[in-house]
Amino acid sequence: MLKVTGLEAGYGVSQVLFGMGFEVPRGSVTSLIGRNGMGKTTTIHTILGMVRARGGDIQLEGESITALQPNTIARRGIGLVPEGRRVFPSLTVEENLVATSRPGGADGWSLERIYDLFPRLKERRGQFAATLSGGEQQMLAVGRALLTNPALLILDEATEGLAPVIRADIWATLRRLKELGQSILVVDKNLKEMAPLVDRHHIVEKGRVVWQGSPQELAANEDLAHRYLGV
Ligand SMILES: Nc1ncnc2c1ncn2[C@@H]1O[C@H](COP(=O)(O)OP(=O)(O)OP(=O)(O)O)[C@@H](O)[C@H]1O
Repeated sequence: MLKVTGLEAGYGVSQVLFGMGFEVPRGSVTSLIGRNGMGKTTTIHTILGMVRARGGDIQLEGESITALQPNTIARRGIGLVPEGRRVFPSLTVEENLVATSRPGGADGWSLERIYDLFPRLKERRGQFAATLSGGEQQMLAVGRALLTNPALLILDEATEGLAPVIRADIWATLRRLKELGQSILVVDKNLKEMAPLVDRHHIVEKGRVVWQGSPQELAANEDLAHRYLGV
């Protein structure tokens, strides 16, 4: 589905990614984990074309997307749930959902299916997004990304700053999406909550992957978590 190889990128003179590489197999949930500032968000922004790759390659479904513009990459089928729930505050819930929507196939996401997944959004469909709680805004951000009918859904710190019960809701939603066959790349810090969902973790350190393995392998290796994750 997604294959990132030897990615180099940065900002001005400061290089952040040094040979970043990993794969997201179709229908799987893949994670990037690691301490702050190691390059996870930069990786996502480079995949989306918002940061230019200076070297390496990004392939989506076997085709290179490395040199494409962000809007073209989004149309090719990558949906992002960004850090900090950036919904449009002065649009209603429904306006937020349809603003960037793209039709899917016969079994694609429609407004009605999003409302089935998140009944709370249906109840609040006419309400301005600014008046939603943090958790509801996050659900809106997930719904909006799904309505672009992405082949790959990327979540960057989607549960950050949310109450535990809301976080549990988000993880439950992601489990449902996985059951439906959605390919997912997730950046998050909650290893315990990720364990039942993630197929393969990737530890990012100084702009590259230094370890990859299953949640069970990670849990069995305390030294690894201590060294690279500071837990
Ligand atoms: N727009 C930018 N301009 C300059 N430097 C940046 C920019 N964005 C990020 N950086 C720097 O790039 C490095 C990697 O940041 P990045 O956000 O990719 O890390 P991260 O692993 O996602 O961590 P976090 O969880 O803190 O977001 C950091 O040193 C950061 O200061």
